[in-house]
Amino acid sequence: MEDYKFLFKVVLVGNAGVGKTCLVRRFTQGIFPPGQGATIGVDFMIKTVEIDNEKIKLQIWDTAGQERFRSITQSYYRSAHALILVYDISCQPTFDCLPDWLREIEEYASQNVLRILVGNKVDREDREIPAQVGEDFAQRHSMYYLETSAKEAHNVENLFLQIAAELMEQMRFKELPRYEQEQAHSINGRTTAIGDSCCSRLS
Ligand SMILES: Nc1nc2c(ncn2[C@@H]2O[C@H](COP(=O)(O)OP(=O)(O)OP(=O)(O)O)[C@@H](O)[C@H]2O)c(=O)[nH]1
Repeated sequence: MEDYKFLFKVVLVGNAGVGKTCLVRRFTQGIFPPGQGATIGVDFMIKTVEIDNEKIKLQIWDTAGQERFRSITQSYYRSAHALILVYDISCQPTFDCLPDWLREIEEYASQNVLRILVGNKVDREDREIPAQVGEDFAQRHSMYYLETSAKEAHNVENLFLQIAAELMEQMRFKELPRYEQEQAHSINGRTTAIGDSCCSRLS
């Protein structure tokens, strides 16, 4: 029997071609896949990670960015514990679409879903969106922010491990008796920040 303490569902969304599949493959298989087609509908992969000696199973859903799959992919938002919204730092239109993605998330995801904005392809020389612009956007919309490169394995492991750690902390917090929760609120600012949809940078 598989033993793990928590199972979390993480869903990746964002325009076609921003690198969602490559991020998932990099994390779950340690590879940067050579030329592969666009995702059709949704795909999913599993990886178990260990944090503070606890096994956490991540079920990672990779959705198709293409518009024609939108009704299928939307149905996966609801059960997500975390949503990773990806854009390509070298492609302005993928950044300009973020408000549309946020509207989708508002409409279909659970209200307290953990939301992370990811600017992918930082290895590219032809950056169009400065890191500060991405970070400001994330801050305005109460999201975490991280820049990655699936190609060069930059920050990819970090992204998923931080999500797992954050979700685990949320679960632990929920398990505490009420009076301890109140104490935690006053002692640990970070705990408060999660529930109150404050913004912060994953580092
Ligand atoms: N330079 C660079 N290219 C990347 C990176 N990540 C992905 N790519 C390239 O971007 C293209 C699209 O990658 P995918 O992972 O298929 O993109 P996707 O977001 O899953 O696309 P859909 O499945 O259509 O939604 C491929 O040619 C990848 O090789 C990266 O970090 N750096």
